[in-house]
Amino acid sequence: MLKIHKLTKNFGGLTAVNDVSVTVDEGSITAIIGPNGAGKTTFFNLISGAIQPSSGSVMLNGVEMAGLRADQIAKLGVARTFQTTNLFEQATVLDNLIVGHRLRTRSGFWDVVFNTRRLQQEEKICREKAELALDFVGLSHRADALAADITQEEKKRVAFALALTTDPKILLLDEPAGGVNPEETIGLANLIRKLVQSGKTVCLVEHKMDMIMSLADKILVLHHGQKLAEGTPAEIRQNDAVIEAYLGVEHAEN
Ligand SMILES: Nc1ncnc2c1ncn2[C@@H]1O[C@H](COP(=O)(O)OP(=O)(O)OP(=O)(O)O)[C@@H](O)[C@H]1O
Repeated sequence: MLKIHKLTKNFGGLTAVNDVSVTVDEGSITAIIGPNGAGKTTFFNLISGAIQPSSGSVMLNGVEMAGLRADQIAKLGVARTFQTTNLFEQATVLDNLIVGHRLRTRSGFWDVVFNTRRLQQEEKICREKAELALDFVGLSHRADALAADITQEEKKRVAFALALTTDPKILLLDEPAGGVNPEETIGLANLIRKLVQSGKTVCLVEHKMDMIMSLADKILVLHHGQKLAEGTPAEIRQNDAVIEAYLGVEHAEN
Protein backbone atom coordinates (compact mmCIF):
# COMPACT_ATOMS: atom_id res chain seq x y z
CA MET A 1 0.00 0.00 0.00
CA LEU A 2 2.83 2.39 0.93
CA LYS A 3 5.92 2.21 -1.27
CA ILE A 4 8.86 4.32 -0.24
CA HIS A 5 11.75 4.45 -2.67
CA LYS A 6 15.17 6.00 -2.07
CA LEU A 7 13.74 8.63 0.27
CA THR A 8 16.31 11.26 1.24
CA LYS A 9 16.27 14.46 3.28
CA ASN A 10 19.22 16.78 3.63
CA PHE A 11 19.34 19.53 6.24
CA GLY A 12 22.31 21.57 5.05
CA GLY A 13 25.26 19.21 5.37
CA LEU A 14 23.35 16.62 7.41
CA THR A 15 21.46 13.81 5.72
CA ALA A 16 18.74 12.98 8.25
CA VAL A 17 17.11 10.33 6.02
CA ASN A 18 19.42 8.72 3.51
CA ASP A 19 18.22 6.66 0.55
CA VAL A 20 15.62 4.66 2.51
CA SER A 21 13.40 2.21 0.63
CA VAL A 22 10.67 0.15 2.30
CA THR A 23 7.19 -1.14 1.58
CA VAL A 24 4.29 -1.26 4.02
CA ASP A 25 1.61 -3.86 3.34
CA GLU A 26 -2.06 -3.05 3.79
CA GLY A 27 -3.39 -4.15 7.18
CA SER A 28 0.08 -4.57 8.68
CA ILE A 29 1.93 -3.02 11.61
CA THR A 30 5.37 -1.65 10.78
CA ALA A 31 7.62 -0.38 13.55
CA ILE A 32 10.46 2.05 12.94
CA ILE A 33 13.23 1.88 15.50
CA GLY A 34 16.69 3.36 15.87
CA PRO A 35 18.82 5.33 18.32
CA ASN A 36 18.08 8.98 19.09
CA GLY A 37 18.74 11.12 16.03
CA ALA A 38 18.48 8.14 13.65
CA GLY A 39 15.93 9.98 11.51
CA LYS A 40 12.67 8.38 12.65
CA THR A 41 10.69 11.59 13.19
CA THR A 42 12.07 13.07 9.98
CA PHE A 43 10.94 9.91 8.18
CA PHE A 44 7.36 10.42 9.47
CA ASN A 45 7.53 14.12 8.61
CA LEU A 46 8.46 13.24 5.04
CA ILE A 47 5.63 10.71 4.61
CA SER A 48 3.01 13.06 6.09
CA GLY A 49 4.18 16.08 4.10
CA ALA A 50 5.22 18.16 7.12
CA ILE A 51 8.53 18.57 5.29
CA GLN A 52 9.44 17.96 1.66
CA PRO A 53 11.92 15.26 0.62
CA SER A 54 15.19 16.24 -1.05
CA SER A 55 14.69 13.26 -3.35
CA GLY A 56 12.90 9.95 -3.56
CA SER A 57 9.35 8.74 -3.83
CA VAL A 58 6.47 8.02 -1.43
CA MET A 59 3.59 6.22 -3.16
CA LEU A 60 0.27 5.47 -1.48
CA ASN A 61 -1.74 2.94 -3.49
CA GLY A 62 0.03 4.07 -6.66
CA VAL A 63 -0.34 7.82 -6.01
CA GLU A 64 2.86 9.86 -5.63
CA MET A 65 2.73 11.90 -2.41
CA ALA A 66 6.26 13.34 -2.45
CA GLY A 67 5.92 17.07 -3.09
CA LEU A 68 2.29 17.29 -1.91
CA ARG A 69 1.26 19.46 1.05
CA ALA A 70 0.35 17.91 4.40
CA ASP A 71 -3.38 18.67 3.94
CA GLN A 72 -3.37 17.00 0.50
CA ILE A 73 -1.65 13.95 1.96
CA ALA A 74 -4.17 13.85 4.81
CA LYS A 75 -7.00 13.81 2.26
CA LEU A 76 -5.37 10.85 0.52
CA GLY A 77 -5.71 8.91 3.78
CA VAL A 78 -2.59 9.48 5.90
CA ALA A 79 -3.04 10.51 9.55
CA ARG A 80 -0.33 11.27 12.04
CA THR A 81 -0.01 11.47 15.82
CA PHE A 82 2.76 13.30 17.63
CA GLN A 83 5.02 12.47 20.59
CA THR A 84 3.22 15.18 22.53
CA THR A 85 -0.50 15.68 22.04
CA ASN A 86 -1.33 19.36 22.14
CA LEU A 87 -4.91 19.73 23.31
CA PHE A 88 -7.00 22.75 24.25
CA GLU A 89 -6.65 22.15 27.97
CA GLN A 90 -9.71 24.13 29.04
CA ALA A 91 -12.01 22.44 26.51
CA THR A 92 -13.63 19.05 26.93
CA VAL A 93 -12.26 15.94 25.29
CA LEU A 94 -15.21 15.84 22.88
CA ASP A 95 -14.83 19.50 21.94
CA ASN A 96 -11.12 18.92 21.28
CA LEU A 97 -12.08 16.19 18.83
CA ILE A 98 -14.75 18.30 17.16
CA VAL A 99 -12.33 21.21 16.74
CA GLY A 100 -9.61 18.84 15.53
CA HIS A 101 -11.93 17.49 12.89
CA ARG A 102 -13.23 20.96 11.94
CA LEU A 103 -9.66 22.15 11.40
CA ARG A 104 -9.25 19.42 8.82
CA THR A 105 -12.64 19.84 7.08
CA ARG A 106 -13.80 23.40 7.70
CA SER A 107 -16.14 25.32 5.44
CA GLY A 108 -15.06 28.56 3.84
CA PHE A 109 -15.17 31.98 5.53
CA TRP A 110 -18.62 32.93 4.18
CA ASP A 111 -20.12 29.68 5.41
CA VAL A 112 -19.05 30.60 8.91
CA VAL A 113 -20.33 34.19 8.62
CA PHE A 114 -23.76 33.17 7.33
CA ASN A 115 -23.91 29.91 9.27
CA THR A 116 -25.07 28.13 6.15
CA ARG A 117 -26.76 24.78 5.96
CA ARG A 118 -23.50 23.29 4.78
CA LEU A 119 -21.83 24.46 7.98
CA GLN A 120 -24.62 23.07 10.13
CA GLN A 121 -24.40 19.80 8.24
CA GLU A 122 -20.61 19.72 8.70
CA GLU A 123 -20.95 20.37 12.42
CA LYS A 124 -23.33 17.47 12.75
CA ILE A 125 -20.95 15.17 10.88
CA CYS A 126 -17.99 16.42 12.96
CA ARG A 127 -19.81 15.63 16.20
CA GLU A 128 -20.83 12.18 14.99
CA LYS A 129 -17.31 11.35 13.84
CA ALA A 130 -15.84 12.64 17.10
CA GLU A 131 -18.24 10.51 19.15
CA LEU A 132 -17.53 7.43 17.04
CA ALA A 133 -13.76 7.93 17.34
CA LEU A 134 -14.05 8.43 21.10
CA ASP A 135 -16.05 5.25 21.41
CA PHE A 136 -13.48 3.36 19.31
CA VAL A 137 -10.61 4.35 21.59
CA GLY A 138 -12.64 3.52 24.71
CA LEU A 139 -13.03 7.05 26.02
CA SER A 140 -16.76 7.78 25.67
CA HIS A 141 -17.02 8.02 29.45
CA ARG A 142 -14.47 10.88 29.40
CA ALA A 143 -16.17 12.93 26.64
CA ASP A 144 -17.11 15.74 29.03
CA ALA A 145 -13.86 15.78 31.02
CA LEU A 146 -11.58 18.78 30.53
CA ALA A 147 -8.48 17.88 28.54
CA ALA A 148 -6.44 19.33 31.42
CA ASP A 149 -7.87 16.67 33.75
CA ILE A 150 -7.19 13.51 31.75
CA THR A 151 -4.22 11.18 32.24
CA GLN A 152 -1.24 10.77 29.92
CA GLU A 153 -2.65 7.43 28.76
CA GLU A 154 -6.01 9.02 28.01
CA LYS A 155 -4.22 11.78 26.07
CA LYS A 156 -2.58 9.08 23.95
CA ARG A 157 -6.05 7.64 23.24
CA VAL A 158 -7.35 11.10 22.32
CA ALA A 159 -4.44 11.41 19.87
CA PHE A 160 -5.57 8.16 18.22
CA ALA A 161 -9.15 9.45 18.12
CA LEU A 162 -8.03 12.75 16.55
CA ALA A 163 -6.23 10.80 13.83
CA LEU A 164 -9.29 8.60 13.27
CA THR A 165 -11.71 11.48 12.68
CA THR A 166 -10.21 12.01 9.20
CA ASP A 167 -11.00 8.41 8.14
CA PRO A 168 -7.37 7.55 7.36
CA LYS A 169 -6.19 4.43 5.56
CA ILE A 170 -2.83 4.54 7.30
CA LEU A 171 -1.86 5.93 10.70
CA LEU A 172 1.64 7.10 11.59
CA LEU A 173 1.95 6.89 15.37
CA ASP A 174 4.91 8.69 16.95
CA GLU A 175 5.68 7.06 20.32
CA PRO A 176 2.09 5.97 21.01
CA ALA A 177 3.08 4.55 24.39
CA GLY A 178 5.55 7.23 25.47
CA GLY A 179 5.30 8.14 29.15
CA VAL A 180 2.72 5.53 30.17
CA ASN A 181 3.12 2.63 32.59
CA PRO A 182 3.54 -1.05 31.53
CA GLU A 183 -0.10 -1.98 32.11
CA GLU A 184 -1.30 1.01 30.08
CA THR A 185 1.23 0.12 27.38
CA ILE A 186 -0.48 -3.26 26.96
CA GLY A 187 -3.84 -1.47 26.67
CA LEU A 188 -2.49 0.85 23.97
CA ALA A 189 -0.92 -2.08 22.09
CA ASN A 190 -4.35 -3.75 22.11
CA LEU A 191 -5.86 -0.56 20.74
CA ILE A 192 -3.33 -0.61 17.88
CA ARG A 193 -4.31 -4.22 17.14
CA LYS A 194 -7.96 -3.12 17.12
CA LEU A 195 -7.08 -0.40 14.57
CA VAL A 196 -5.64 -3.01 12.25
CA GLN A 197 -8.61 -5.34 12.79
CA SER A 198 -10.87 -2.47 11.71
CA GLY A 199 -9.02 -2.23 8.40
CA LYS A 200 -6.32 0.36 9.11
CA THR A 201 -2.62 0.10 8.37
CA VAL A 202 -0.22 1.25 11.09
CA CYS A 203 3.35 2.54 11.18
CA LEU A 204 4.77 3.44 14.55
CA VAL A 205 7.92 4.87 16.05
CA GLU A 206 8.45 3.50 19.54
CA HIS A 207 11.29 2.89 21.96
CA LYS A 208 9.51 0.20 23.99
CA MET A 209 11.08 -2.93 22.57
CA ASP A 210 8.80 -5.47 24.29
CA MET A 211 5.78 -3.76 22.82
CA ILE A 212 7.31 -3.62 19.34
CA MET A 213 8.47 -7.20 19.35
CA SER A 214 5.00 -8.49 20.21
CA LEU A 215 3.11 -6.07 17.96
CA ALA A 216 5.00 -5.50 14.73
CA ASP A 217 4.74 -7.57 11.56
CA LYS A 218 7.81 -5.79 10.24
CA ILE A 219 10.54 -3.68 11.81
CA LEU A 220 12.57 -1.07 9.95
CA VAL A 221 15.79 -0.12 11.71
CA LEU A 222 17.24 3.30 10.96
CA HIS A 223 20.76 4.31 11.91
CA HIS A 224 22.31 7.65 10.99
CA GLY A 225 19.43 8.14 8.54
CA GLN A 226 20.09 4.90 6.67
CA LYS A 227 18.23 1.63 6.65
CA LEU A 228 20.32 -0.69 8.78
CA ALA A 229 17.92 -3.64 8.62
CA GLU A 230 14.36 -4.64 7.83
CA GLY A 231 12.58 -7.82 8.86
CA THR A 232 10.27 -9.63 11.24
CA PRO A 233 10.83 -9.18 14.99
CA ALA A 234 12.57 -12.58 15.11
CA GLU A 235 14.93 -11.59 12.28
CA ILE A 236 15.71 -8.22 13.80
CA ARG A 237 16.41 -9.71 17.21
CA GLN A 238 19.13 -11.88 15.69
CA ASN A 239 20.63 -9.28 13.36
CA ASP A 240 24.23 -8.60 14.43
CA ALA A 241 24.37 -5.07 13.03
CA VAL A 242 21.16 -4.17 14.89
CA ILE A 243 22.33 -5.68 18.15
CA GLU A 244 25.52 -3.66 17.92
CA ALA A 245 23.87 -0.38 16.91
CA TYR A 246 20.74 -0.43 18.99
CA LEU A 247 19.54 -3.43 20.91
CA GLY A 248 22.93 -4.01 22.55
CA VAL A 249 23.02 -0.45 23.79
CA GLU A 250 19.44 -0.64 25.07
CA HIS A 251 20.08 -3.86 26.90
CA ALA A 252 23.31 -2.54 28.35
CA GLU A 253 21.36 0.45 29.71
CA ASN A 254 18.69 -1.69 31.35
N1 LIG B 1 14.58 20.83 10.83
C1 LIG B 1 15.81 20.31 11.01
N2 LIG B 1 16.90 21.03 10.68
C2 LIG B 1 18.15 20.53 10.84
N3 LIG B 1 18.41 19.29 11.33
C3 LIG B 1 17.35 18.53 11.67
C4 LIG B 1 16.01 19.00 11.54
N4 LIG B 1 15.17 18.00 11.95
C5 LIG B 1 15.96 16.98 12.34
N5 LIG B 1 17.27 17.28 12.17
C6 LIG B 1 18.42 16.41 12.44
O1 LIG B 1 18.19 15.20 11.74
C7 LIG B 1 18.66 14.08 12.50
C8 LIG B 1 17.53 13.10 12.66
O2 LIG B 1 16.57 13.64 13.60
P1 LIG B 1 15.18 12.95 13.95
O3 LIG B 1 14.49 13.86 14.91
O4 LIG B 1 14.48 12.58 12.72
O5 LIG B 1 15.68 11.64 14.70
P2 LIG B 1 14.85 10.64 15.60
O6 LIG B 1 15.32 9.28 15.20
O7 LIG B 1 13.41 10.92 15.48
O8 LIG B 1 15.35 10.96 17.07
P3 LIG B 1 14.56 10.84 18.49
O9 LIG B 1 14.49 9.39 18.80
O10 LIG B 1 15.46 11.60 19.42
O11 LIG B 1 13.22 11.49 18.32
C9 LIG B 1 19.19 14.63 13.81
O12 LIG B 1 20.60 14.77 13.69
C10 LIG B 1 18.53 15.99 13.91
O13 LIG B 1 19.32 16.88 14.63
